[in-house]
Amino acid sequence: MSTFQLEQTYSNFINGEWVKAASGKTDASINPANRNEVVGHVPASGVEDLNQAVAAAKAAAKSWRKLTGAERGNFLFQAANVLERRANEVAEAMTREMGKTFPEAKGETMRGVAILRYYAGEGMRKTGDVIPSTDSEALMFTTRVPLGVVGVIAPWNFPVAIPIWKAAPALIYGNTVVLKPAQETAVTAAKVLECFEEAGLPAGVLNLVCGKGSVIGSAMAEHPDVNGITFTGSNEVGKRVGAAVLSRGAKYQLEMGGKNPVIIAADADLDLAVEGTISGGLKSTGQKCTATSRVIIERKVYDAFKEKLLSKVEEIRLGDGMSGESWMGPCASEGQLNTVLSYIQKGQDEGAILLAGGNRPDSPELAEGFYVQPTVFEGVKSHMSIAREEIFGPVLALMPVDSIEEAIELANDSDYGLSASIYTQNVGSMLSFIRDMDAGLVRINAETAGVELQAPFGGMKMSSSHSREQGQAAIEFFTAIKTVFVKS
Ligand SMILES: NC(=O)C1=CN([C@@H]2O[C@H](COP(=O)(O)OP(=O)(O)OC[C@H]3O[C@@H](n4cnc5c(N)ncnc54)[C@H](OP(=O)(O)O)[C@@H]3O)[C@@H](O)[C@H]2O)C=CC1
Ligand SMILES: O=C(O)CCC(=O)C(=O)O
Repeated sequence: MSTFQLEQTYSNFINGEWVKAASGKTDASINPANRNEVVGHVPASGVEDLNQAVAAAKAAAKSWRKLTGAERGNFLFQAANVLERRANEVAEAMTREMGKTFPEAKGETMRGVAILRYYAGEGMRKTGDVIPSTDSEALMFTTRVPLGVVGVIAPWNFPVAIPIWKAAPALIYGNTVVLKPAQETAVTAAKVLECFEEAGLPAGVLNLVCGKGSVIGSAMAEHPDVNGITFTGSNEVGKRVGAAVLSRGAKYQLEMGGKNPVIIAADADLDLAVEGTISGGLKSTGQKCTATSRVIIERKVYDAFKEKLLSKVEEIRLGDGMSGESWMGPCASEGQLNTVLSYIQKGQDEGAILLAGGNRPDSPELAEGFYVQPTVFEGVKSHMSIAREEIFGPVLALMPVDSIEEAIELANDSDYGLSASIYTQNVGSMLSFIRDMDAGLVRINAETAGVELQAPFGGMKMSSSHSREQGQAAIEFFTAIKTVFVKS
């Protein structure tokens, strides 16, 4: 039974205290499945609030970095335990705030638990190497130090996993953190911070400031006491954040969009390929940077694949993510819905052929939500907007080819390079794909989405700033290497 309370007012978390925005202003967080439901009221903070959080994080950094990795890890283990206990409540907040189905939200929350445990363990792992010196009497080695204060700018599409996969490594390696969540999912962020508070994290080590990206996010990027910024979101904003951070000599990490292809080879298991295309392209209403959007099919199996795909798409049940009947929820916001509808229109205007969906559903019980039908186009050419730009919605573009070589060439004809997959039984095709596909994540007989927390994650080309998040790769961003030379 749900214990979630609607319309509560949430605060920022600064220096271990829940505090209102200095201006007293709040924004309403709306349920995208029903625009009339106010999930909660969240602070509409200003720069003054951010400055307080950064000052608290800077002060807390002095003692936090002096703890052993094991001591810092214990706090993360505790936070994981609390989050696990409160997983239903946190997942419900997520579903109500951004619309993904409750099972997906619960899965994401449990992924947050696993990420916390993974990085808690990292506190006990090595942080350097011994390197032979040319001086036989010297000891030379590397060690790592934290950056100081890290700013986390997070999106709304993974409102638990992304803030945690950025904050947990930052914390374990000795940094303190100011989190600016997407304003659309600030209630969920507040619930996650409650877990850290309950875990007894020292004051100032992790702070939350909710507010507009154009106010809090950009002030964070420019703040002289924020030593590193890790960002996930759109390319447009990411580039601006990166430029602002670079100009003051701090460190930045950007994870941005994708236009991820799946290749269906003539020898693919078509049922598996259809399942992977639907799951990769339409789960979370297509709102993943790793979502499948271009479906490149060898002509010999084009018709068979299309028929199977369309019959599965027809079975998809749209609805409120809190209902056990729903497979796909709404878009996360009205703005996102309008973006998706405008791309669907552009697809038609530019000459693509609509095979399924393309509209808002007409059933009256969905009228107050930001729903769009799962949509499939064919006749899509590589120059069309729906083949080039990130839509972030449930839209698939089918593109036939004559060979695997042509498929890989077409898959690479993109400004993005985040994830890509191929369905084939042929080892030669697999090896060509692994070698020639320009993407940070290449997957064989598996959907394009679905990141494992212990493996590096990040993209090529315009998809990222070329660093990697998660797994042990995270240490590269959240620390600086010191080379030590010791001689008695
Ligand atoms: N790679 C990914 O995972 C994601 C990609 N996107 C892409 O971006 C598109 C737009 O989504 P949107 O939510 O607007 O993405 P944004 O890039 O605007 O938002 C991502 C984060 O950046 C913040 N932000 C916004 N403006 C600034 C700024 N000027 N300086 C610093 N931070 C800022 C946002 O705050 P606020 O909450 O106030 O907007 C949010 O916390 C989507 O359609 C999708 O294509 C979006 C989300 C995730
Ligand atoms: O596919 C996933 O599990 C992660 C996707 C992601 O990082 C994103 O959409 O921002």
